[in-house]
Amino acid sequence: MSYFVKEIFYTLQGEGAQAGRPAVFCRFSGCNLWSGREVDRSAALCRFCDTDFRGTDGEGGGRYPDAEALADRIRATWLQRAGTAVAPYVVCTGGEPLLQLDAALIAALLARGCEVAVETNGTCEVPPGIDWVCVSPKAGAKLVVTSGDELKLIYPQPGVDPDAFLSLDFRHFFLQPMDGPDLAANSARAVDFCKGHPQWRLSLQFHKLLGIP
Ligand SMILES: C[S@@+](CC[C@H](N)C(=O)[O-])C[C@H]1O[C@@H](n2cnc3c(N)ncnc32)[C@H](O)[C@@H]1O
Ligand SMILES: Nc1nc2[nH]cc(C(=O)O)c2c(=O)[nH]1
Ligand code: SF4
Ligand SMILES: [Mg+2]
Repeated sequence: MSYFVKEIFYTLQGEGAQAGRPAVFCRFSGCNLWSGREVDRSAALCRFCDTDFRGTDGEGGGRYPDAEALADRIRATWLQRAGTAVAPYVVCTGGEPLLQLDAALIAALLARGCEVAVETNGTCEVPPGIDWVCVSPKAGAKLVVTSGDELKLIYPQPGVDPDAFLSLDFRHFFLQPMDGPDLAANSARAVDFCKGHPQWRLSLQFHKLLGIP
């Protein structure tokens, strides 16, 4: 199977429990909750997306003919800057990565010594073998992934009570303020919610604060 990738880049994980960790991000093209076109945003299931995941025109983007080719490029991106001191940490994101991330690609990454993480909206089954699963539920989209390493809820979302997720099987529960015109107010509300519901921790998108990818 071939893979459509928007971009591959090396940066620090900016969010959640792994924030600060050097990582290669593989951003897959396409999502099941929004076309990625601005004209479709107001009618989409997910309307607050901060990401351009359309097409394959980013750095390292393209159509990769098979898992070996994509895993080679990801590993090379790591080696170029990180060297061999630490195993490559690979964050698969998108768009929705679980529309494309399959057993063949996971196996190819693991065979190259990579640790594999995924950022998913939780609407697609997670294939076995992934080392770190971050689920970010979206209001109005059926959640099928009910276990994982971290649940990172974008806050606030109309009609969503964070505490309804606390019975699910995750190690960490994060509230991440919704970026956009109301970021300041959303951040204040997220702080306030965590203070009153201490099962939750705040996740800031610190790559945005730093101006890095
Ligand atoms: C662009 S998404 C790609 C992965 C997957 N489709 C998902 O939604 O989890 C990566 C992360 O950014 C978060 N995110 C997207 N738009 C955001 C926004 N406006 N403010 C804060 N976080 C946002 C998502 O919830 C997700 O945790
Ligand atoms: N630095 C950085 N950290 C991130 N964590 C999740 C991201 C994503 O878009 O999935 C992201 C991203 O785009 N950049
Ligand atoms: S599910 Fe993820 S990639 Fe898709 S539109 Fe929402 S935030 Fe963006
Ligand atoms: Mg992002």
